[in-house]
Amino acid sequence: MTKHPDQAMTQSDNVTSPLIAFRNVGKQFIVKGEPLQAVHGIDLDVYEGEILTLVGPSGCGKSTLLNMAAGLFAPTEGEVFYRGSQVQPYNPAVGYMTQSDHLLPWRDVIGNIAIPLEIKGLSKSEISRRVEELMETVGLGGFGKSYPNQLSGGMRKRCALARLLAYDPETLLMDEPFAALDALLRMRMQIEIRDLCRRLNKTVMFVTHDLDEAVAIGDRCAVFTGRPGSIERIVDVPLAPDRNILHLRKDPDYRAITADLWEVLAPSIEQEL
Ligand SMILES: Nc1ncnc2c1ncn2[C@@H]1O[C@H](COP(=O)(O)OP(=O)(O)OP(=O)(O)O)[C@@H](O)[C@H]1O
Repeated sequence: MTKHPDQAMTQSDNVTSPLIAFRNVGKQFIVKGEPLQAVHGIDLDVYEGEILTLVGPSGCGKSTLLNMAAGLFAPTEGEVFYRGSQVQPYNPAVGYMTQSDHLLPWRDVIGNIAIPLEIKGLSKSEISRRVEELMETVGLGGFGKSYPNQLSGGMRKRCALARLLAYDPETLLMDEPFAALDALLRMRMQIEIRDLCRRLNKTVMFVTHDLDEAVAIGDRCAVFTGRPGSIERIVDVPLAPDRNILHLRKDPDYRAITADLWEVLAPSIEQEL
């Protein structure tokens, strides 16, 4: 398997193989007795430590790919590998984050973040130490006793993220996690997620409808065609790893990449009109 050029320069040889590999993957669902081909012919490598964004029209199968990486269901054609082994139900190396945060309303922030640690059976003192650490990591220090209905949208996201990190998954599957946030908060969360994933060396597959978001946070971006979904193009995002997302709109490289990607996406969107 080939070496991703960016990582060839920055990381050691143990990343020469992709962490997640989709090989000629297709998925057909049966809906009301009729076959529905969600995706077909997907060949995609995801490398350790990168943020790969997936963008494309509604219903083109972006979430379906995440579900197959998680082992929630198997492909009907081709294979999905994780660290060289076929993905089994379920893949314990990944954590999932969706638009909805699924916080338990009757538990405060500490109680919500503690759930995976309780399931793991850690001692009370260890749970308390880890929860404190995680709250600091996501910027929720001091809000441990707050309940979900007392938190802002961004704080709820941070709490859900801390709970996800408590599982310590090496890969984060993020399905439009910031779609419901207003533009400014969304940008803050983009900055934080990029920073966090780089610090913790997480690998991320990040689904979004928002091309600007896909370029702002991605190291690479896979653009899908309409259903049945296939990958039209995978582009490198050659912006600085420590890019300042707040100032990207003035960056000519950023503008050129997003303009280019719009051209790739436009035919699928025109088909939908
Ligand atoms: N479990 C399922 N059972 C039946 N059909 C499904 C299932 N999951 C997805 N589909 C269908 O597969 C197609 C692709 O769905 P998917 O959710 O992967 O697309 P998407 O690109 O993530 O869409 P969106 O951007 O709107 O969230 C859709 O037509 C959807 O209805």
